[in-house]
Amino acid sequence: MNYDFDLIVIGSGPAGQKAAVQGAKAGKKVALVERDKVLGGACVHRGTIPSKTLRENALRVKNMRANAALSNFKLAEDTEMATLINRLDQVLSAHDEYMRRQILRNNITTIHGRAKFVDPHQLQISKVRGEAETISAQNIIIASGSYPRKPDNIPVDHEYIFDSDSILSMLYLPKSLVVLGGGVIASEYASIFQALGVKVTMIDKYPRPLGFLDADLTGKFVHAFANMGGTWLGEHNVTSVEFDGLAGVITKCDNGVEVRSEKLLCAAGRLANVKDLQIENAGLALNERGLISVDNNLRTATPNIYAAGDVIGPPSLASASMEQGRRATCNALGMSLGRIASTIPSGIYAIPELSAVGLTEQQAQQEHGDVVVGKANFEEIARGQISGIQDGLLKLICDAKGRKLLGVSIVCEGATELIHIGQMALLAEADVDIFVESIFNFPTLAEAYRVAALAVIGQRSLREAD
Ligand SMILES: Cc1cc2nc3c(=O)[nH]c(=O)nc-3n(C[C@H](O)[C@H](O)[C@H](O)COP(=O)(O)OP(=O)(O)OC[C@H]3O[C@@H](n4cnc5c(N)ncnc54)[C@H](O)[C@@H]3O)c2cc1C
Ligand SMILES: NC(=O)c1ccc[n+]([C@@H]2O[C@H](COP(=O)([O-])OP(=O)(O)OC[C@H]3O[C@@H](n4cnc5c(N)ncnc54)[C@H](O)[C@@H]3O)[C@@H](O)[C@H]2O)c1
Repeated sequence: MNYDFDLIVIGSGPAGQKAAVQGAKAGKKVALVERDKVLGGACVHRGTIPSKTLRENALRVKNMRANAALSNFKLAEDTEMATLINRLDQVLSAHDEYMRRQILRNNITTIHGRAKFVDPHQLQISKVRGEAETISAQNIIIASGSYPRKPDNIPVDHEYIFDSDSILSMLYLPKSLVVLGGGVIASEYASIFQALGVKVTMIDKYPRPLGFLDADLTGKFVHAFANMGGTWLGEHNVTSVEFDGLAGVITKCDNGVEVRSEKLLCAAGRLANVKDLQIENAGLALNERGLISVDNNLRTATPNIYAAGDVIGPPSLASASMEQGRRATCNALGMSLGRIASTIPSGIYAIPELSAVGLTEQQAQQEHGDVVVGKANFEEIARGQISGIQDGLLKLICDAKGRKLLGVSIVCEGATELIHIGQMALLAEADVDIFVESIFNFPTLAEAYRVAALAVIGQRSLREAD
């Protein structure tokens, strides 16, 4: 068969972009199809980059308040959101420029239009003006991402009731905000808006936010959130949300609790972007979670079609999506790279940041029974004191002998960077002693690794003496 392309990639988010570049680097003829007029996907335009740009200013405001003379500092009542994401245009155009140059340099054909399957090798692309084009390829990678779930009882109107796609289009910083959800998006935005001085109430049906992380970490996060003035309502199931017809939103929970706020952010999960694709024409069906199923090689049930990124489900991270995209292409082209590394770190850019790699204490107990845990509070470390860090904790989780490192969990500003020290130790299968035998710069937050490792070794000596 003669195909138009060796590889077609659907979607230009982190997964699609890396998949296309990998194909081109292998000398293949590649097309990248994107329905938006800009490249980059949710990550660049509605997710990672915009939220982190707002976070940067929220952190500045919070740090200013750490100075006693400025502790009552408040942003003006009519602060425009645009001023709080003032650098976003610059960040986005720098990113866009970088992506376009990369795609041009690699001779990737970019087609702007909505893709749908005609059969396993052919896609029909509907373009902005309604014209359609059919293109074919030996292999196709679905990297169509995800979009915010809108529960039936939450009337998202993008004026009072927002989702993560629209929250940054609010014109002014509100006085109060309810954040529905206790997942990653909710925790990040709730703490960012609270740091900006908005009165935030975070509501989730689960007892604690970010339930996949170590309970000590989320405990510190909730404490820090409350210290900034935020309210966490765990074990509250939201039954209805409505605009009161004047200027606010009423959120009702099944236990009778009612919260009034100026605006609401619904962060109740994300769904795979598949409805336009007509995957049934390619012999595919969605699994019970509404996702596209893949095997360890990221191959779908149709042998020439692969999928990567949010469309295949957890971990639903930009970081993991990029690697999946690259691997999907390598596998499609017979350049097998083996299984994806199991040590995928998670980085939550809340205020403070939370990050983890390997097993949490609870998971390690389930898998290994007995474990040894070493902790370091950043408040007790010179750099932590200098930086005025509160609610900072690093945990090393080791096997019952107090030797083999099983996981690292950190809550602290900079946790998403610090975690990579632990990740490298895990990948190298190093003993916890590596943190004691190494000299760390002083004063640094990284020194917490040494303090926590000493705590592990202390317990090991006691166990050995028994
Ligand atoms: C608020 C928020 C903050 C986040 N922060 C982080 C973070 O800090 N770190 C992190 O690692 N992850 C973060 N994420 C998650 C991250 O954004 C996603 O995991 C990542 O974008 C997934 O990449 P993807 O390539 O699978 O899909 P996407 O980025 O969603 O891209 C998919 C692309 O496919 C296109 N597409 C869909 N259907 C079609 C079609 N039929 N035809 C043509 N094109 C189509 C879409 O237009 C889109 O451009 C965040 C997400 C959100 C919402
Ligand atoms: N830093 C990062 O890596 C980052 C940042 C943002 C998003 N993401 C990704 O985006 C994805 C989606 O995040 P999310 O936070 O929207 O989803 P989520 O599924 O993690 O959390 C949704 C939460 O909403 C709660 N909820 C839903 N309906 C409710 C109701 N009626 N009442 C009370 N609680 C209710 C659920 O209990 C759940 O805890 C995640 O998988 C994450 O990996 C990653």
